[in-house]
Amino acid sequence: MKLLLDHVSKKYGNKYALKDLNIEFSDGVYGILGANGAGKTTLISIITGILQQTSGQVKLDGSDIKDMGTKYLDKIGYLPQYPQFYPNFRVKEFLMYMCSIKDIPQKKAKEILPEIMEEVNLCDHMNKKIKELSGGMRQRLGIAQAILNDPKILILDEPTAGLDPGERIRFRNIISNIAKNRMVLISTHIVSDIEYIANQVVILQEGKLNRMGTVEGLCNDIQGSVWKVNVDEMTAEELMKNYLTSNIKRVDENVLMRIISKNKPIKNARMSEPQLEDVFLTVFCEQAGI
Ligand SMILES: Nc1ncnc2c1ncn2[C@@H]1O[C@H](COP(=O)(O)OP(=O)(O)OP(=O)(O)O)[C@@H](O)[C@H]1O
Repeated sequence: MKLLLDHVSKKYGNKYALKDLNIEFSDGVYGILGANGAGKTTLISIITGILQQTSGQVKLDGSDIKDMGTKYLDKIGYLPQYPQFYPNFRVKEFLMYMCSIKDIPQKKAKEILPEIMEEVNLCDHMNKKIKELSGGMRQRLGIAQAILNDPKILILDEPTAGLDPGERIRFRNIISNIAKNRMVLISTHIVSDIEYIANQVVILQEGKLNRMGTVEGLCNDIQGSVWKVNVDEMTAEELMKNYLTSNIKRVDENVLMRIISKNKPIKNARMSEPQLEDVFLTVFCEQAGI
């Protein structure tokens, strides 16, 4: 299955939210990474058909999704950035209700629910009211409703917002499990959410495609630009003024810094293996002309 963005642009008034995007998605997990306002939600809204692009086409296996109607919608599952639930519904009632909205017959719904509950680790909470669920459980319920129709394309918009570290890890494991034979698009500005599960990372910057590739490939591209230094407080302050610093840790009198720079920032700096977060910061670096 191939989902193609063919010269897709979206304008709000005179301002481009997306500009001439050309991206091809196939099966696997894609992390769509971008700072606030980079265009992630706009892109996802266009892919889900909620929003119409100003120009360009979105094609699934060669057909414009506009012409596919419900045939296209039947293939997608979607968890919006701010999912709305009925707080007084019980988990099971809510999912049965969502099945009926998605035209899944009751008999089939009763068959698939236990399996889906197991996939998202909510078996013990089937009879809880939604208002009694934690934030993480709610997000897992959101994933459950998105996969009821066994979608071939699963789209998750900032799915880990507000989750604690334990829930984030649980979420990542669930996504890895349900990603088999599917295309999964996850938008986020939290690098660690996708670093270990994304087969491909798409970095958006001010509505444009900045970079796309595997985590390994993207990191390789900035090989030689990430430095570790161990300095005193005064030198650290000086370095911070002149270089993009991705991490700082104070140990006793020393300051351990991780610096992104094409040039060696200081004599005793040691080159370090780039991580995805460094790539993401490099994008800002380039934007700011550092
Ligand atoms: N309805 C709208 N009307 C006008 N401008 C909009 C509208 N929706 C989004 N924008 C603008 O389009 C750009 C992209 O917004 P979008 O919400 O897609 O970004 P995002 O990457 O999802 O951001 P965030 O991480 O903050 O959710 C921003 O400059 C935003 O201000």
